Amino acid sequence: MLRSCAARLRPLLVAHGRPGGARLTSTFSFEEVTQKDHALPKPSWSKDLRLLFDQFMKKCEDGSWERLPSCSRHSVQRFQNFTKAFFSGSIPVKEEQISQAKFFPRSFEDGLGFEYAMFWSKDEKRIVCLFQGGLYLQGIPGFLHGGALVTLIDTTLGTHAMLAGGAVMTANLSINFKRPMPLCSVGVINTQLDKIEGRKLFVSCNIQSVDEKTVYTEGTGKKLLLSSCLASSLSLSPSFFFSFVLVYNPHMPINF
Ligand SMILES: CCCCCCCCCCCC(=O)SCCNC(=O)CCNC(=O)[C@H](O)C(C)(C)COP(=O)(O)OP(=O)(O)OC[C@H]1O[C@@H](n2cnc3c(N)ncnc32)[C@H](O)[C@@H]1OP(=O)(O)O
Repeated sequence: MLRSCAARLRPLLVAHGRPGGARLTSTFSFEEVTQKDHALPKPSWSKDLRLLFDQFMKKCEDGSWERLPSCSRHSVQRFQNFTKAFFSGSIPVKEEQISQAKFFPRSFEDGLGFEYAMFWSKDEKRIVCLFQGGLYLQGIPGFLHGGALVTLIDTTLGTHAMLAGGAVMTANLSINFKRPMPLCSVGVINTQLDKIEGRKLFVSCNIQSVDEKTVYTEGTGKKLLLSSCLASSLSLSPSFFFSFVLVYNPHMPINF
Protein backbone atom coordinates (compact mmCIF):
# COMPACT_ATOMS: atom_id res chain seq x y z
CA MET A 1 0.00 0.00 0.00
CA LEU A 2 2.81 2.41 0.89
CA ARG A 3 4.50 1.75 -2.41
CA SER A 4 1.31 2.60 -4.32
CA CYS A 5 0.82 5.70 -2.22
CA ALA A 6 4.34 6.87 -2.92
CA ALA A 7 3.85 6.15 -6.61
CA ARG A 8 0.68 8.27 -6.59
CA LEU A 9 2.40 11.22 -4.95
CA ARG A 10 5.70 11.13 -6.83
CA PRO A 11 4.41 12.67 -10.09
CA LEU A 12 2.86 15.53 -8.13
CA LEU A 13 6.13 16.26 -6.37
CA VAL A 14 8.13 15.96 -9.56
CA ALA A 15 5.67 18.35 -11.21
CA HIS A 16 6.78 20.87 -8.56
CA GLY A 17 10.43 20.10 -9.14
CA ARG A 18 10.50 18.15 -5.88
CA PRO A 19 11.65 14.58 -6.06
CA GLY A 20 10.36 12.56 -3.12
CA GLY A 21 12.54 12.92 -0.04
CA ALA A 22 14.27 16.11 -1.11
CA ARG A 23 14.07 19.40 0.77
CA LEU A 24 11.67 21.71 -0.96
CA THR A 25 12.86 25.15 -0.04
CA SER A 26 13.60 26.39 -3.54
CA THR A 27 10.22 25.76 -5.17
CA PHE A 28 8.25 26.96 -2.18
CA SER A 29 10.41 30.07 -2.02
CA PHE A 30 9.50 30.70 -5.65
CA GLU A 31 5.83 30.73 -4.65
CA GLU A 32 6.70 33.06 -1.80
CA VAL A 33 8.17 35.47 -4.34
CA THR A 34 5.08 35.36 -6.51
CA GLN A 35 2.54 35.34 -3.69
CA LYS A 36 2.24 37.87 -0.89
CA ASP A 37 2.83 36.54 2.61
CA HIS A 38 -0.07 37.92 4.70
CA ALA A 39 1.23 36.75 8.06
CA LEU A 40 3.43 39.81 8.49
CA PRO A 41 2.80 43.13 10.29
CA LYS A 42 0.70 45.71 8.42
CA PRO A 43 -0.35 49.28 9.27
CA SER A 44 -3.78 47.91 10.20
CA TRP A 45 -2.33 45.77 13.02
CA SER A 46 -2.99 47.08 16.51
CA LYS A 47 -0.18 47.73 18.98
CA ASP A 48 -1.14 44.61 20.95
CA LEU A 49 -0.92 42.40 17.88
CA ARG A 50 2.46 43.83 16.90
CA LEU A 51 3.85 43.39 20.42
CA LEU A 52 2.77 39.75 20.56
CA PHE A 53 4.07 39.14 17.05
CA ASP A 54 7.46 40.57 18.01
CA GLN A 55 7.58 38.37 21.12
CA PHE A 56 7.01 35.26 19.03
CA MET A 57 9.49 36.34 16.38
CA LYS A 58 12.05 36.51 19.21
CA LYS A 59 11.16 32.92 20.13
CA CYS A 60 11.85 31.96 16.52
CA GLU A 61 15.46 33.08 16.78
CA ASP A 62 16.67 29.89 18.48
CA GLY A 63 14.62 27.72 16.11
CA SER A 64 12.21 26.45 18.76
CA TRP A 65 9.32 28.27 17.08
CA GLU A 66 8.63 28.92 13.44
CA ARG A 67 6.34 31.49 11.84
CA LEU A 68 4.01 29.96 9.27
CA PRO A 69 3.75 32.00 6.08
CA SER A 70 0.26 32.43 4.70
CA CYS A 71 -0.95 33.36 1.23
CA SER A 72 -4.45 34.20 0.05
CA ARG A 73 -4.71 31.88 -2.94
CA HIS A 74 -3.34 28.66 -4.31
CA SER A 75 -1.59 28.58 -7.64
CA VAL A 76 -3.67 26.94 -10.39
CA GLN A 77 -1.12 24.12 -10.44
CA ARG A 78 -1.44 23.52 -6.71
CA PHE A 79 -5.22 23.59 -6.93
CA GLN A 80 -5.27 21.07 -9.77
CA ASN A 81 -2.76 18.78 -8.10
CA PHE A 82 -4.78 18.78 -4.90
CA THR A 83 -8.02 17.80 -6.61
CA LYS A 84 -6.20 15.21 -8.74
CA ALA A 85 -4.71 13.62 -5.65
CA PHE A 86 -7.77 13.54 -3.44
CA PHE A 87 -10.91 13.96 -5.52
CA SER A 88 -10.16 11.77 -8.52
CA GLY A 89 -9.38 14.78 -10.67
CA SER A 90 -12.93 16.15 -10.59
CA ILE A 91 -12.36 19.90 -10.31
CA PRO A 92 -15.28 21.42 -8.35
CA VAL A 93 -15.22 24.84 -10.08
CA LYS A 94 -14.85 26.03 -13.67
CA GLU A 95 -11.27 26.20 -14.93
CA GLU A 96 -11.42 30.01 -15.31
CA GLN A 97 -12.62 30.40 -11.71
CA ILE A 98 -9.61 28.66 -10.18
CA SER A 99 -7.33 31.69 -10.26
CA GLN A 100 -10.10 33.87 -8.74
CA ALA A 101 -10.65 31.60 -5.74
CA LYS A 102 -9.34 32.96 -2.45
CA PHE A 103 -8.61 31.37 0.90
CA PHE A 104 -11.63 32.52 2.94
CA PRO A 105 -9.85 33.90 6.04
CA ARG A 106 -7.57 35.95 3.75
CA SER A 107 -10.30 37.30 1.52
CA PHE A 108 -10.98 40.64 3.22
CA GLU A 109 -9.26 43.97 2.70
CA ASP A 110 -6.42 44.74 5.11
CA GLY A 111 -7.66 45.30 8.65
CA LEU A 112 -11.36 44.77 7.94
CA GLY A 113 -11.45 41.01 8.30
CA PHE A 114 -9.05 38.54 9.87
CA GLU A 115 -5.50 39.63 10.60
CA TYR A 116 -3.50 36.73 11.93
CA ALA A 117 -0.13 35.06 12.16
CA MET A 118 0.52 31.49 13.24
CA PHE A 119 3.58 30.14 14.98
CA TRP A 120 4.46 26.46 15.23
CA SER A 121 6.54 24.86 17.96
CA LYS A 122 8.08 21.65 16.66
CA ASP A 123 9.11 20.58 20.16
CA GLU A 124 5.87 21.36 21.92
CA LYS A 125 3.84 20.32 18.86
CA ARG A 126 1.42 23.20 19.12
CA ILE A 127 0.33 26.26 17.20
CA VAL A 128 -0.20 29.71 18.59
CA CYS A 129 -2.32 31.92 16.35
CA LEU A 130 -2.29 35.64 17.12
CA PHE A 131 -5.21 37.46 15.59
CA GLN A 132 -7.34 40.56 15.45
CA GLY A 133 -10.92 40.46 14.17
CA GLY A 134 -11.79 43.51 12.05
CA LEU A 135 -14.89 45.65 11.60
CA TYR A 136 -16.48 43.46 8.91
CA LEU A 137 -16.64 40.53 11.31
CA GLN A 138 -19.26 41.97 13.61
CA GLY A 139 -22.00 39.81 15.08
CA ILE A 140 -23.96 41.41 17.88
CA PRO A 141 -23.05 45.14 17.99
CA GLY A 142 -19.47 45.67 19.10
CA PHE A 143 -18.51 42.01 19.21
CA LEU A 144 -17.10 39.42 16.84
CA HIS A 145 -19.48 37.11 15.02
CA GLY A 146 -19.36 33.55 16.36
CA GLY A 147 -18.94 32.25 12.82
CA ALA A 148 -15.82 34.37 12.41
CA LEU A 149 -14.31 32.82 15.53
CA VAL A 150 -15.21 29.35 14.28
CA THR A 151 -13.55 30.09 10.94
CA LEU A 152 -10.28 30.95 12.59
CA ILE A 153 -10.51 28.01 14.99
CA ASP A 154 -11.11 25.61 12.10
CA THR A 155 -8.25 27.13 10.12
CA THR A 156 -5.83 26.89 13.04
CA LEU A 157 -6.87 23.37 14.05
CA GLY A 158 -6.77 22.33 10.38
CA THR A 159 -3.25 23.65 10.02
CA HIS A 160 -2.19 21.80 13.18
CA ALA A 161 -3.73 18.56 11.89
CA MET A 162 -1.97 19.01 8.55
CA LEU A 163 1.36 19.53 10.25
CA ALA A 164 0.73 16.44 12.35
CA GLY A 165 -0.67 14.13 9.73
CA GLY A 166 -1.15 15.45 6.17
CA ALA A 167 -4.04 16.73 4.06
CA VAL A 168 -7.21 16.71 6.17
CA MET A 169 -10.85 17.74 6.09
CA THR A 170 -12.91 18.74 9.10
CA ALA A 171 -15.40 16.03 9.97
CA ASN A 172 -16.61 17.48 13.23
CA LEU A 173 -16.19 20.71 15.15
CA SER A 174 -17.56 21.52 18.61
CA ILE A 175 -17.47 25.06 19.98
CA ASN A 176 -18.19 26.60 23.38
CA PHE A 177 -18.58 30.35 23.35
CA LYS A 178 -17.66 31.42 26.88
CA ARG A 179 -17.44 35.21 26.65
CA PRO A 180 -18.16 37.65 23.78
CA MET A 181 -15.00 38.91 22.13
CA PRO A 182 -14.86 42.66 21.41
CA LEU A 183 -14.48 43.70 17.78
CA CYS A 184 -10.92 44.72 16.85
CA SER A 185 -9.47 43.23 20.02
CA VAL A 186 -6.60 40.77 19.92
CA GLY A 187 -6.96 37.09 20.73
CA VAL A 188 -4.57 34.20 21.10
CA ILE A 189 -5.44 30.68 19.92
CA ASN A 190 -3.51 27.83 21.53
CA THR A 191 -3.89 24.41 19.91
CA GLN A 192 -3.03 20.89 20.96
CA LEU A 193 -3.21 17.47 19.37
CA ASP A 194 -5.10 15.26 21.81
CA LYS A 195 -4.85 11.91 20.03
CA ILE A 196 -4.64 10.14 16.70
CA GLU A 197 -6.81 7.09 15.93
CA GLY A 198 -6.08 5.74 12.48
CA ARG A 199 -7.16 8.48 10.06
CA LYS A 200 -8.79 10.53 12.81
CA LEU A 201 -6.91 13.39 14.44
CA PHE A 202 -8.45 14.91 17.56
CA VAL A 203 -7.37 18.51 18.06
CA SER A 204 -8.48 21.19 20.47
CA CYS A 205 -7.85 24.84 21.29
CA ASN A 206 -9.04 27.87 23.13
CA ILE A 207 -9.07 31.59 22.42
CA GLN A 208 -7.80 33.81 25.20
CA SER A 209 -7.34 37.53 25.67
CA VAL A 210 -3.80 38.91 25.49
CA ASP A 211 -3.60 39.14 29.31
CA GLU A 212 -4.81 35.51 29.53
CA LYS A 213 -7.52 36.57 31.99
CA THR A 214 -10.44 35.83 29.67
CA VAL A 215 -11.19 32.64 27.77
CA TYR A 216 -13.50 33.68 24.95
CA THR A 217 -14.01 30.39 23.16
CA GLU A 218 -13.07 26.72 23.31
CA GLY A 219 -13.05 24.38 20.34
CA THR A 220 -12.50 20.69 19.72
CA GLY A 221 -12.28 19.20 16.27
CA LYS A 222 -12.08 15.84 14.60
CA LYS A 223 -10.07 15.95 11.38
CA LEU A 224 -10.05 13.13 8.87
CA LEU A 225 -6.91 12.42 6.89
CA LEU A 226 -7.83 12.31 3.22
CA SER A 227 -5.55 9.39 2.48
CA SER A 228 -5.00 6.58 4.95
CA CYS A 229 -1.54 5.81 3.62
CA LEU A 230 -0.18 9.28 4.47
CA ALA A 231 -0.08 8.81 8.23
CA SER A 232 1.82 5.58 7.94
CA SER A 233 4.24 7.07 5.42
CA LEU A 234 5.15 9.64 8.09
CA SER A 235 6.81 7.05 10.29
CA LEU A 236 8.76 5.58 7.38
CA SER A 237 9.92 8.65 5.51
CA PRO A 238 9.34 12.02 7.15
CA SER A 239 11.10 14.00 4.45
CA PHE A 240 8.95 12.47 1.74
CA PHE A 241 5.87 13.11 3.82
CA PHE A 242 6.74 16.73 4.59
CA SER A 243 7.54 17.38 0.96
CA PHE A 244 4.02 16.28 0.12
CA VAL A 245 2.41 18.43 2.80
CA LEU A 246 4.44 21.46 1.77
CA VAL A 247 2.85 21.38 -1.65
CA TYR A 248 -0.66 21.71 -0.27
CA ASN A 249 -0.65 23.74 2.90
CA PRO A 250 -0.51 27.54 2.55
CA HIS A 251 0.53 27.82 6.19
CA MET A 252 3.53 25.54 5.97
CA PRO A 253 6.95 26.79 7.12
CA ILE A 254 9.38 27.37 4.26
CA ASN A 255 12.29 25.57 5.83
CA PHE A 256 10.68 22.56 7.40
C1 LIG B 1 -5.61 22.85 0.75
C2 LIG B 1 -4.85 23.24 1.84
C3 LIG B 1 -5.69 24.10 2.73
C4 LIG B 1 -5.07 24.29 4.15
C5 LIG B 1 -5.71 25.27 4.99
C6 LIG B 1 -5.58 25.05 6.44
C7 LIG B 1 -6.74 24.43 7.06
C8 LIG B 1 -8.06 24.85 6.55
C9 LIG B 1 -9.14 24.22 7.38
C10 LIG B 1 -10.46 24.24 6.67
C11 LIG B 1 -11.08 22.88 6.81
C12 LIG B 1 -12.41 22.85 6.12
O1 LIG B 1 -13.07 23.80 5.96
S1 LIG B 1 -12.92 21.38 5.56
C13 LIG B 1 -14.50 21.73 4.90
C14 LIG B 1 -15.62 21.28 5.80
N1 LIG B 1 -15.63 19.84 5.84
C15 LIG B 1 -16.14 19.10 4.86
O2 LIG B 1 -16.66 19.60 3.86
C16 LIG B 1 -16.08 17.62 5.05
C17 LIG B 1 -17.22 16.89 4.37
N2 LIG B 1 -17.19 15.50 4.77
C18 LIG B 1 -16.44 14.60 4.06
O3 LIG B 1 -15.91 14.91 3.00
C19 LIG B 1 -16.36 13.24 4.62
O4 LIG B 1 -17.45 12.97 5.46
C20 LIG B 1 -15.03 13.01 5.39
C21 LIG B 1 -13.82 13.18 4.44
C22 LIG B 1 -14.87 13.97 6.56
C23 LIG B 1 -15.04 11.59 5.94
O5 LIG B 1 -15.48 10.71 4.94
P1 LIG B 1 -14.76 9.30 4.73
O6 LIG B 1 -13.35 9.53 4.36
O7 LIG B 1 -15.62 8.53 3.77
O8 LIG B 1 -14.76 8.66 6.16
P2 LIG B 1 -15.80 7.64 6.82
O9 LIG B 1 -15.43 6.29 6.33
O10 LIG B 1 -17.21 8.12 6.65
O11 LIG B 1 -15.43 7.77 8.37
C24 LIG B 1 -14.13 7.46 8.84
C25 LIG B 1 -14.18 7.54 10.35
O12 LIG B 1 -14.47 8.89 10.75
C26 LIG B 1 -15.68 8.97 11.50
N3 LIG B 1 -16.44 10.13 11.07
C27 LIG B 1 -16.76 10.48 9.81
N4 LIG B 1 -17.46 11.62 9.78
C28 LIG B 1 -17.61 12.00 11.07
C29 LIG B 1 -18.27 13.09 11.70
N5 LIG B 1 -18.88 14.06 11.00
N6 LIG B 1 -18.18 13.18 13.04
C30 LIG B 1 -17.55 12.23 13.77
N7 LIG B 1 -16.92 11.18 13.22
C31 LIG B 1 -16.95 11.05 11.89
C32 LIG B 1 -16.43 7.69 11.16
O13 LIG B 1 -17.29 7.30 12.20
C33 LIG B 1 -15.31 6.71 10.97
O14 LIG B 1 -14.84 6.27 12.24
P3 LIG B 1 -14.36 4.77 12.50
O15 LIG B 1 -15.51 3.90 12.09
O16 LIG B 1 -13.13 4.60 11.64
O17 LIG B 1 -14.06 4.74 13.97
